[in-house]
Amino acid sequence: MPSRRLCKGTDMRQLDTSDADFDAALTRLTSRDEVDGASVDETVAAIIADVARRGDAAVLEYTARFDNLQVESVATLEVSRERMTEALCHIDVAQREALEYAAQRIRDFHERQLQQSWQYEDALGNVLGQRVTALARVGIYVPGGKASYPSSVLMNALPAKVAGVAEVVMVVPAPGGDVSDLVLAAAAVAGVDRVFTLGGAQAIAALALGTETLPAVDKIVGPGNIYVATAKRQVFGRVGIDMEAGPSEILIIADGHTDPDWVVMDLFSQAEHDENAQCILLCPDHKYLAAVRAGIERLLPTMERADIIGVSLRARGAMIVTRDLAEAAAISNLIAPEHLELSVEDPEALLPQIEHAGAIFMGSYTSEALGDYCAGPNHVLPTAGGSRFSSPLGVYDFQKRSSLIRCSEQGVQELGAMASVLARGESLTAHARSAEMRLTHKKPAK
Ligand SMILES: NC(=O)c1ccc[n+]([C@@H]2O[C@H](COP(=O)([O-])OP(=O)(O)OC[C@H]3O[C@@H](n4cnc5c(N)ncnc54)[C@H](O)[C@@H]3O)[C@@H](O)[C@H]2O)c1
Ligand SMILES: N[C@H](CO)Cc1c[nH]c[nH+]1
Ligand SMILES: [Zn+2]
Repeated sequence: MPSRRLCKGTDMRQLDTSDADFDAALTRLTSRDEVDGASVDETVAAIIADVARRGDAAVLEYTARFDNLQVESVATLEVSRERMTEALCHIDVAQREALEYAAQRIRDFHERQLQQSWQYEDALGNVLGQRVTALARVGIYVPGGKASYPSSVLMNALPAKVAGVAEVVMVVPAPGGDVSDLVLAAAAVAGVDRVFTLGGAQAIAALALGTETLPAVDKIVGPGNIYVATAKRQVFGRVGIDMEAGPSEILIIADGHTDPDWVVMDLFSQAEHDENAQCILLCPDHKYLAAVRAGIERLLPTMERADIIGVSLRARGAMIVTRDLAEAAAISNLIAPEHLELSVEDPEALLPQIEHAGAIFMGSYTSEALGDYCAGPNHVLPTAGGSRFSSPLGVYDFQKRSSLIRCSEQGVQELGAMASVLARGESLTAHARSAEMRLTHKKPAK
């Protein structure tokens, strides 16, 4: 467990790709053994098994233990529609306008992702196609342990609504019973159907399995800490999940032309989420890295969450001296970060060398924080190297596809004959005869 001593700029490790042991050092840096060791797996498995066995009673017990919230029934943790609408009146006008502004931009972006059903007729007169439908009921997880995330309400719920999901059930922890008006107001803006103030693995288990009070959902999406991410992984199969969206990560490739303080604050912006967040800066220019280090030293004491930032930078952060920008891109591809900032003068020139990243922020004006709130693309992104095979949360996560096949009487003659040959090759006689029975010139049954 990393100590909580305040980080000094000098504490953040520095690696150099020309060091003999660089590969081993990079492996150690990106290893997640300390973050999600066997003990987290076991803790989460026990919580899920307990919720399966005791339903609401187990949910109440874990909510009291982890969120310091003692109530008599899970029903009392449900937030009414009226309370959500009231929250809209309690927040500042500026906050309401910003929520609506962000919601509109997120909607505009995600509407472009909507997939439509399609079909075509082949030369034989058979109709083939794909029918796209929305998921019926989804659970969205909105984190709430160390910070509250109205922005995550919008990022989770709006794509679901754009897809046409009938029922969106949101869970959000309310430590000590506090749930922010901004979070509830965001739920109202996004049209969330039901909200329960529940968090952690117990909330994921309740959504996946259903309890006396919570309805079981078809898919669970959304970010969360290591307990939440592990729980989602463990319930996958019983329900769908989006991806692993765990502790935040930022990797910045800098060419040395961005104001170093801007880069410092971009690193801090993800470190302040979680002691387990990972922030890495790659740059070919030693002097620039020294300026960033001095900026960390100077600016860290001014930060409200200096404690969390310090632990994260010291335990999991790094500055890496590379030979050039091409080598920086290659290392970034090995790490496959959640957020990648190309803080360089010509980001378009570097882009073709980037293979994996949840979201790419192009040029020094584009701070990652803009993407967190209101640029439009989703901020729920794959972490822990998942951008090698996963994508940002999107409308496509809330849609599913069914294939359509309609054979005509004429069209079945060719398909049936071919299917018969293939089925007999597999020695699956019922398949073969099912196809042959529909042929005009039937083969003799065998
Ligand atoms: N990848 C993304 O898209 C994305 C987006 C936003 C936030 N995040 C990440 O989400 C996370 C939010 O974390 P958070 O902690 O603030 O909120 P959270 O809601 O994810 O976690 C709080 C819950 O964790 C559980 N918990 C805490 N300690 C526990 C323990 N010892 N044993 C069992 N359960 C325990 C509790 O049930 C609590 O309700 C951060 O890591 C942040 O970086 C990621
Ligand atoms: N950076 C987070 C995703 O890793 C999302 C977020 C929400 N609010 C602020 N940031
Ligand atoms: Zn963030």
